[in-house]
Amino acid sequence: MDLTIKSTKTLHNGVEMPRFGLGVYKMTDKEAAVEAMLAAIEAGYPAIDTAAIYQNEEEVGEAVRSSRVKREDLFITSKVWNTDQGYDNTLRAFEASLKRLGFDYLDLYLTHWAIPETYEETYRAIQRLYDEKLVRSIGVSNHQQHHLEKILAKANIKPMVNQIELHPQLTQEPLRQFCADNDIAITSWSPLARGRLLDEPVLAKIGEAHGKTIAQVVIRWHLQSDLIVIPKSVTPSRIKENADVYGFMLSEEEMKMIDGLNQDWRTGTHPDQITV
Ligand SMILES: NC(=O)C1=CN([C@@H]2O[C@H](COP(=O)(O)OP(=O)(O)OC[C@H]3O[C@@H](n4cnc5c(N)ncnc54)[C@H](OP(=O)(O)O)[C@@H]3O)[C@@H](O)[C@H]2O)C=CC1
Ligand SMILES: O=C1CO[C@H](CO)[C@@H](O)[C@@H]1O
Repeated sequence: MDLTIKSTKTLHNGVEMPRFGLGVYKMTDKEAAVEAMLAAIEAGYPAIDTAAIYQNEEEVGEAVRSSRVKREDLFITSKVWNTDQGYDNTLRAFEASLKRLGFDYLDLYLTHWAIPETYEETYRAIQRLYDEKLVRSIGVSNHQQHHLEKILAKANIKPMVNQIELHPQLTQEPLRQFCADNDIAITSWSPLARGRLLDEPVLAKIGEAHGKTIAQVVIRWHLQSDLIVIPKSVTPSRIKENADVYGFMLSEEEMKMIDGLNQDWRTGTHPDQITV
């Protein structure tokens, strides 16, 4: 059986984005954050997903510089926070992020949430960063179809990625279809539903059949579903466990069983309810 999964997703501008990376939300203890990020890089994680609001961009920069992996061999994403949106503010926020990271470019920069009054201007600024070659690829996060339609109607450069909450209890089928039809790759945030799926009986049974943990089954489900996945852990053993997902394959039936767990259940805010 072919167990291989392409390790990157080709974005519509030709950039190869790793399908797997480390999410670093809530890694705020400086020492533990750098240690976890470094452990992930040394364990072969090719990507890190941060954001200005996570307050750990400096730690990301430090971990990358103290690792044995070259900056250009890693894919680093950050995001402009809600209170920094708008054209000029976004350009300033990007510069501040880059400074905190200590890098001269980012691999991907996203609008964190579609704040109704400002998300279109924010994306216009992000396009400028792309034109100026300060970012290798651009996109959005927490954008619904109606937000994307507005952006697509005016964009010179279509978003390459939409990062949304997605896991077996929130499978987001219609938005996934819309993004696929428009060449927008999807990154799943809270891919493990923040740990709340980890005693789910269907997943436990599938895990037992493969000798894998529930977290590994869920990460494999994201990968086999053509999604980009960024599980977060500060725990070294879990960082290794979450990356050990390439030696087994979920059957079509198992994939369908996992798809069937959908309840349209969110761990986070609904994108249409965000204010700031
Ligand atoms: N764009 C957006 O608005 C958002 C983006 N994100 C991004 O997505 C990333 C991932 O989402 P996040 O919300 O962090 O949640 P996840 O679904 O990745 O779950 C993280 C939680 O699961 C635990 N965990 C991880 N691996 C295992 C394992 N193998 N066994 C048991 N428990 C495990 C972690 O514990 P521990 O760390 O203690 O090991 C942590 O409590 C974020 O870090 C961030 O980068 C997240 C939310 C919103
Ligand atoms: O990225 C994020 C991490 O989680 C936060 C709390 O749910 C979100 O608001 C934010 O978008």
